[in-house]
Amino acid sequence: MADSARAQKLVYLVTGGCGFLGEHVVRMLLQREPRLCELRIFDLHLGPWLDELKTGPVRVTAIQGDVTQAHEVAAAVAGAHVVIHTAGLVDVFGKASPETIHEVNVQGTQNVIEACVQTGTQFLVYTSSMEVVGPNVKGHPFYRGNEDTPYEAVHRHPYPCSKALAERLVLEANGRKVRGGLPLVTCALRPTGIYGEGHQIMRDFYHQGLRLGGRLFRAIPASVEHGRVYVGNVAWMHVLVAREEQRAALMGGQVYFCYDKSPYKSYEDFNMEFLRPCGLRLVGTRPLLPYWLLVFLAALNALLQWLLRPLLLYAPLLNPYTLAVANTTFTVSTNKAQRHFGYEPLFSWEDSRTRTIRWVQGVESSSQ
Ligand SMILES: NC(=O)C1=CN([C@@H]2O[C@H](COP(=O)(O)OP(=O)(O)OC[C@H]3O[C@@H](n4cnc5c(N)ncnc54)[C@H](O)[C@@H]3O)[C@@H](O)[C@H]2O)C=CC1
Ligand SMILES: CC(C)[C@@H](O)CC[C@@H](C)[C@H]1CC[C@H]2[C@@H]3[C@H](O)CC4=CC(=O)CC[C@]4(C)[C@H]3CC[C@]12C
Repeated sequence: MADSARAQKLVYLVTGGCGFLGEHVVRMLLQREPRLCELRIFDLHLGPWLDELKTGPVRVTAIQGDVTQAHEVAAAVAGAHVVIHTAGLVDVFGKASPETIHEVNVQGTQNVIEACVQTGTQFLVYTSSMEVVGPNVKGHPFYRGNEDTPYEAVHRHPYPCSKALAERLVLEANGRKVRGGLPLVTCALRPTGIYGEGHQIMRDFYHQGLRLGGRLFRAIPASVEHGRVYVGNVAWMHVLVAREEQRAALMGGQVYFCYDKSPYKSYEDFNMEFLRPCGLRLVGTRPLLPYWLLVFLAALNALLQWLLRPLLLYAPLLNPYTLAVANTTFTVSTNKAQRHFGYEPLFSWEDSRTRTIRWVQGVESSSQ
């Protein structure tokens, strides 16, 4: 970033800034980015909590907009020094059509890239996903892999396909000349399963357990490890990488897994780190149902979703895709973000766990 920009106060834009991750990125920028003079928050759905942010020294501009609308994106990007693009349809439950997922995640990302080029924004950070890599359609495990681990990243589901295509667009855009002649610097961050305050799926598990008399029933073997990372550490990595993107030669066009000290556990056992202190228990030391029966139930859920779609949206947690993903080991072990831009987790595992437990405990009182 030119010296003049570093001396100046900077304008950041966060797309999807009212989402689960986006809100944490917004709050982290306000707390830990001293060069910020304006923070633009672009989202299809603006949250009421934004109003509380407008009393500080940084100018906070809430922009209600749609990333699929190129002109809305260009207007929001114009004048920004850094764009952090988290907006997306995170749907593996069949709520949105494949076309809509593609339109938001791929075309929306293309619109962000073109807006950077047309308006002269030089730094773009894209929130990608572990799903760009795997688990793949063959169910191959990815055991404590890193950004360079060979893996057959073949997908059929609309969500991972859209994230992989969007990531490729972002990385290929690195080095394009933006308005004013400077090169666009892009990079992509790949979180594993994010958890923490505001995680809707964790809330769903909690409510499911309350409905079942304080019990959840094991469906996945404890031996299947699934990578998880605390939302505050993911947000911190976004802030850091944006701060250091002027190291274009090293970081431009790079991908980084998001990681911290969260333990390697099965998806369900990991969730119980937070749900057990909230009074739930996981029944069974091994899956209570045989895998073939889970496959049948998942397929039945998919059939019911299709049959009921004209009447209502039926989107349970268990479907053929979520079952396959949950049943496939996918964990990362890397320090590339530390080597390239000095990332160290801001929140310890203990702190991440405590914060998440407190949030889950608040979920019950807030829903009463
Ligand atoms: N939740 C997770 O475990 C992981 C999420 N990610 C990625 O992180 C990013 C954020 O994910 P979450 O915070 O979990 O999702 P989220 O659904 O909570 O947040 C996404 C935000 O994008 C906004 N949005 C959706 N469509 C839009 C559109 N057309 N125009 C403008 N805004 C739009 C939504 O209103 C929402 O505020 C996504 O790109 C996702 O692919 C990556 C890895 C794991
Ligand atoms: C019903 C049981 C089989 C239960 O264990 C299903 C859990 C299932 C809902 C989750 C298991 C793995 C999760 C995904 C994983 O964390 C990777 C992801 C990355 C993203 O970019 C978005 C979210 C997700 C697809 C995540 C979604 C929920 C799971 C499939």
